[in-house]
Amino acid sequence: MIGAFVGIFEAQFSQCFWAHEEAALGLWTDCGSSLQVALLDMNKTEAESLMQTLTKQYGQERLLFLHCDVEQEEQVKAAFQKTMDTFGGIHILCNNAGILNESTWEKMISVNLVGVIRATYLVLEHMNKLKGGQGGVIVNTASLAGIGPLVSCPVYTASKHGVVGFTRAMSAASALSGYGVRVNCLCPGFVQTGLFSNIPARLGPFSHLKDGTQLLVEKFGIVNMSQVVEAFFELVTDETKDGAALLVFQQERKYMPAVSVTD
Ligand SMILES: NC(=O)C1=CN([C@@H]2O[C@H](COP(=O)(O)OP(=O)(O)OC[C@H]3O[C@@H](n4cnc5c(N)ncnc54)[C@H](O)[C@@H]3O)[C@@H](O)[C@H]2O)C=CC1
Ligand SMILES: CC/C=C\C[C@H](O)/C=C/C=C\C=C\C=C\C(=O)[C@@H](O)C/C=C\CCC(=O)O
Repeated sequence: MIGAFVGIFEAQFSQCFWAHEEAALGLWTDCGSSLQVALLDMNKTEAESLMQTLTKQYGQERLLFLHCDVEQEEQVKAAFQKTMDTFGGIHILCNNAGILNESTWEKMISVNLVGVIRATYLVLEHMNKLKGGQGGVIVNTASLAGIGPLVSCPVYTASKHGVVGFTRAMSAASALSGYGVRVNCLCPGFVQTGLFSNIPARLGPFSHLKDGTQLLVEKFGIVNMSQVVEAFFELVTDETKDGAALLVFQQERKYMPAVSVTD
């Protein structure tokens, strides 16, 4: 899991990650008897305290913490290799690292979109059945802003639309090529995390549109982290889901079909 130390997916561990262990392990024949998780993130400060909590709870042998910046190809490559060497395989990748800052928009594209593409291509070297892998599933964290416009955040919107488009095309490319790797994406609404705090300061040239964003927050409400976690596991364990974009609202979750231009 990339981008795992704070925010939406930190909750996976304290709330319900291992509740889904059996279903996840049942998907592949070469898995051992327990779920093992590598957490990749660039945030060293948060790593230490999370590491202590999780290793106490689940045991050191099931967890690996690796410093990794998705903007750095060599770091991502090394982190996947270390995961392979430690656990013997990679079956699930969650591309969750993301930032929101309209002032540093090139960096936002680099982390939110290029980072997802980079990690996907690198992990396929290990998962791809044509290269000796066991197949697997990739879940990219996009956003509702990957489906509709978040007007105060045009570049964030572009990065997340990019993630949805990449997911759908990559899923089809993988299936047609026989890689044995499913690719899906999660599109949550607003979630109370660090990324969601202090929003006006992150809107850069569009801070004057903050009231519109606030209206959207009121319209959609806040999604609980555990709802995102449940949606993530649906995409992992439901083998019929490939190329899916799963919208997570406060009251429900639903799939958003891709628009076809050939009908
Ligand atoms: N909070 C929200 O309302 C929503 C967030 N999202 C998406 O969910 C994902 C997670 O966001 P949150 O948990 O809210 O944010 P967060 O800021 O709480 O957590 C983001 C995590 O990504 C890591 N990260 C950031 N840049 C990185 C890099 N270059 N390399 C490696 N790790 C990096 C951070 O260290 C942190 O652990 C993001 O992709 C975000 O766009 C999607 C919909 C709603
Ligand atoms: C402020 C950003 C915080 C978190 C980012 C996160 O990824 C959450 C995004 C959630 C919402 C996305 C909204 C999508 C909106 C639409 O689909 C629009 O079509 C809604 C229609 C009108 C919006 C008019 C307006 O923005 O004023």
